Amino acid sequence: MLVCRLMAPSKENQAKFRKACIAMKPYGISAATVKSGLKHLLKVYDNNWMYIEEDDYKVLLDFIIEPDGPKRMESVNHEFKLRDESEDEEETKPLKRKPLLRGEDTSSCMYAFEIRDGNGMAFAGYLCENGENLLGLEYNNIESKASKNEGENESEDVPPSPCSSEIDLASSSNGEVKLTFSICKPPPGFRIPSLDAVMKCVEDTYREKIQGLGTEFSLSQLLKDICQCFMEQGNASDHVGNKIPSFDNFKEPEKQGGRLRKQHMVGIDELSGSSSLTIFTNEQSTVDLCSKCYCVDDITRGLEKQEISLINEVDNEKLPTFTYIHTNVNYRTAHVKFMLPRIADENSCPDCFGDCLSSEVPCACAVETGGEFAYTSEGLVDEKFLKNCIDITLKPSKKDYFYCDDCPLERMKKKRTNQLQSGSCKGHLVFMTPEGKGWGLRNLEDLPRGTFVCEHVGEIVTNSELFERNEQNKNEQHTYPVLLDADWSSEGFLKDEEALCLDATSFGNVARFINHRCVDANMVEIPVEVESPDHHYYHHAFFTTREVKAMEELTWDYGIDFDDDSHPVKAFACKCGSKCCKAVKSKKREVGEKQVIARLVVSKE
Ligand SMILES: C[S@@+](CC[C@H](N)C(=O)[O-])C[C@H]1O[C@@H](n2cnc3c(N)ncnc32)[C@H](O)[C@@H]1O
Repeated sequence: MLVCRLMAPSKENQAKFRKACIAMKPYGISAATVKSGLKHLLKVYDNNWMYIEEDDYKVLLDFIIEPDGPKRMESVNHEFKLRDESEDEEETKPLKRKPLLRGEDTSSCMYAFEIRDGNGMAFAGYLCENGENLLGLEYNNIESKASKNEGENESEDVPPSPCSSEIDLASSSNGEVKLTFSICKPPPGFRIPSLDAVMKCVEDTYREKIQGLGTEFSLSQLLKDICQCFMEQGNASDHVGNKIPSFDNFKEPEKQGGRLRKQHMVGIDELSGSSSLTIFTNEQSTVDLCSKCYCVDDITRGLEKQEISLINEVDNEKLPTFTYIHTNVNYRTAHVKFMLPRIADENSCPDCFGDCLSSEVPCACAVETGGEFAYTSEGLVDEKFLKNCIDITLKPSKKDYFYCDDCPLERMKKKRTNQLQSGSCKGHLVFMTPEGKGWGLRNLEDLPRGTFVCEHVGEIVTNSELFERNEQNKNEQHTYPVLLDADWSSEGFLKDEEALCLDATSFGNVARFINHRCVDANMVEIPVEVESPDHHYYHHAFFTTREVKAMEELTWDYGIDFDDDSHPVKAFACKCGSKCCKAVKSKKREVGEKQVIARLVVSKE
């Protein structure tokens, strides 16, 4: 869109011009036409507005609607010759055109212009080619409110102006998709701020509010990514299943028989560092495509680069009420940050850069693992390491491996995240399991053994806080918190106020939908140390234990002892369907302290 800035007329003339436009608006006369007519008449009357303003601008109206008015105005229209074409047509067509109404399509507008006075923008408009192929200048007085206050009686019949000024915020890489900002009713004295200042203000606000939102967070990049993803998703020929609603479903809910409901924002006071996040309820963004199928287009509501759809073809259950978050948040007293300064002290390698695999000197992580790396140059978990992790899940008494932020597993995770972001990975689908396990998660493409799938994100709570929660929500279904404090037993006795757990019941990411499978699950959780080298806090990351086919349900072994009746979270009746199902075999098994909260609580007693 070409933006032309015109020379600023005097304030007095601007006000008179505005009044004339308002007077002509009920006749459907555009600002451009008014301007052209005024130019001619001001010449004729030697800049004396009095004759023009008399009798409600009768002279002006007569001049404009006279049969040869347009032709005469052509001669004074030189300042608005922004287009070459259509001028012949302009001469022959009547000037009475329907004024542009709010919400009317302005996509055919050829040019936008702004006229500014010394104090900022006074009015703005579009030079349009509407459906009738007429060239016109639509008047949008952004100071109309102020004018009214000054006692200018705008006619009741005057149609509302469309939003006056549009500012481009971001666009996809080739400019096909744009995010624009419309300024519709600025209060008197409003000045358009610089976009950079606005972006910085939002970034600072959110960095303060959302813990873990590092300095690399860029709102401008986020907006660009939204455009890019919109573009890519719109072009994707292989949308998941034909039941996932298309953009049209959301655009025209009435026609599609669907219903699109308002989202609401809820403050989260209890979460340290967060003040307002979107809460999903059953009332949100749901579209019933048919009575048997319930779908949500994107449960992340844009928080992840990749949309994650949800579909229920089984029963009437709707998306559970929870807040989608993409990075862990700390609840009340669960301190994680205090460990950060210790990263460089211990057996971690925060200074890692480049390719650790080809480095002659092994990094600290490699030293800890005996010079071995946990990943391959293809970005998969090393076979031996993976086997070790699977063994640890089945025999939890074995030692765990930990890796720091910049090292193998974390880097692999980043690689996978990048793939997801670039659209080269298809992501996930939440679906209702037919076996009665509640919601489950499917992968949408084939994954080789050892691939990072996703992180398990939730609220970091202390064991005491979790205990309180469990007491209060005894009937809560479909939850399963995990213990993050991997090394708690090594210190003899770790207080409940210090032991950290991850609870994704109310705040979580897509991993909260992953169901349990005894022994032969297709994923294994691997602790990825990021913030704390003392092993009391790590990130819970999921990796495939074998090749996983597209649309297979993703599962991991929660490490439950189905015979442990003292567990504060009552074990569910397992429907994993595995031949090795522990619940079915009802065999006493040694349960890994590292994952079962109950044992921590029980051991305390
Ligand atoms: C982390 S959630 C998994 C997502 C859950 N299905 C949902 O609908 O939100 C864990 C809960 O899912 C259910 N679940 C997971 N695996 C199961 C299984 N193998 N058999 C029966 N229920 C299962 C249990 O209710 C459990 O408490």
